[in-house]
Amino acid sequence: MYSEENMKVCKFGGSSVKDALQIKKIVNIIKADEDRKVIVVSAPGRDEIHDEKITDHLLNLATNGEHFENQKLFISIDESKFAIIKKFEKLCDDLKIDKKFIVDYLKKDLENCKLKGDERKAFFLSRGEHFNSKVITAYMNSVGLKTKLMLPEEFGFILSDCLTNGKVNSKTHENIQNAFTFKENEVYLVPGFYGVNEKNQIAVMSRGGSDLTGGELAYALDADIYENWTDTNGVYNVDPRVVSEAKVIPRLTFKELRLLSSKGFNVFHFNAMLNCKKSKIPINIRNTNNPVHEGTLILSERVPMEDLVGIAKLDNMASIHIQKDMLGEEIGFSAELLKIFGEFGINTYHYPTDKDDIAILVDQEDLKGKINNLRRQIEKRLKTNEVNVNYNISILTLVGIGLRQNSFAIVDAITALKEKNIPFEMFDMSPSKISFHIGVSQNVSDIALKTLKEELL
Ligand SMILES: Nc1ncnc2c1ncn2[C@@H]1O[C@H](COP(=O)(O)OP(=O)(O)O)[C@@H](O)[C@H]1O
Ligand SMILES: N[C@@H](CC(=O)OP(=O)(O)O)C(=O)O
Repeated sequence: MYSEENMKVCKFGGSSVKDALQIKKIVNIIKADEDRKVIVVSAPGRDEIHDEKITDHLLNLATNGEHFENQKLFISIDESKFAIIKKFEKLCDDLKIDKKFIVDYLKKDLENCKLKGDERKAFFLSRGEHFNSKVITAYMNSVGLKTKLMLPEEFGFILSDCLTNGKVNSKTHENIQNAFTFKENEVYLVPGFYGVNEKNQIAVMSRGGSDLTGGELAYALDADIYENWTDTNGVYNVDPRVVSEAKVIPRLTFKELRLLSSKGFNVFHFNAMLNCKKSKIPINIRNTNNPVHEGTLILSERVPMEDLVGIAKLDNMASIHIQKDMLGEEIGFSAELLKIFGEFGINTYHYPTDKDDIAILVDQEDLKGKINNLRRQIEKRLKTNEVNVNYNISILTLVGIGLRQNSFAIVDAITALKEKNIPFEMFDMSPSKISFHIGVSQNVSDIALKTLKEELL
């Protein structure tokens, strides 16, 4: 018998809800365990016909084609609109649910929207989750699974700061507790990724934000576990798209997953574990296409059997190298430098420093259209001798709580690269001592990753 004590929050990502076949699989998963009471769904992901996610087509529409143009993908706004409408029509047809009610509203939202700027962007971005949740709720009820749709704008999933990169407001937790009462024996279905601000305008979180919705629900409702269903058997020790011999990691700590996902393991949003970590709610990453696999379990602690558990790779990084005699002796130099990056809205990753030099690692996408002004500001305000930018760097991040006891894996990593004659651009150990970073040129990053995996994992 279901008891609220054992309640599970399940998030199904875009790959798990991309078409009717996948939606039927998730319904079987939900039916297989009556504790799966709160279900979060994403917008349809990439499928066999479309290489782009529905969310990207929506963003393309909202930005008048700029989104794909920037990626040198020539998909017009008409093509995006056609792809979105066709996707939802086909979902309804294949699942045998009333299409009129969903597709008419979708068309109305896309065609009659009078919003401008970020308001328009956030509204369009949210439509994939909004309409997919309606489709899935209708289908679940049609197959006898009593399901209640819980829309963020109705129960109050409040986001603050910015309409296109909202942060969860603490009022959200109280609103969730008030709305999700579990009085009726029904499953709650929630669209991920979006919410509303205090003025009731639609806002979205950062990309991949449905993971965040699941994390917030699990935390507010004190779930027994947060199951995150995707299209791989769990978290692999290296990106399985780069290294085919990658293996699933059975157990990880919250901290290990956070370090790995912020440095390239994009299987789980790096902020989605924060509240679960606080309340010690385990997260289980599992495969919708292979539900018998136990997946990866994320916990507060684990017994470290090995020094390293995973190696992440982050491409398209740039290093901004700044030289000035005695900068290391100038009080406030680094603070002012980081402030300048902040003013340009550029996130900074690592900053190896020395007496007369400092390098700042950034995502090179963030420098687009800004680098000349940024350089001018640094030179003017900090009176630097030289500012040089080195593009196309990859950061390899090696993570494992066992490194605290045995940091010699670092030596093995460097030796392995030396034996393959792979030079490195940067090296840095994190203060927590459970990760270190090696920067290499992007053209050797795949081979560097394979080498490190073979020698160390
Ligand atoms: N270390 C890793 N382990 C598992 N998957 C990874 C890893 N690194 C990158 N990925 C990629 O993450 C994908 C799952 O994330 P995503 O596409 O966002 O899923 P979803 O559609 O479920 O939200 C996998 O298909 C895989 O290609
Ligand atoms: N659909 C949103 C939110 C999300 O979490 O998607 P996914 O589960 O496919 O990563 C995005 O593409 O960013």
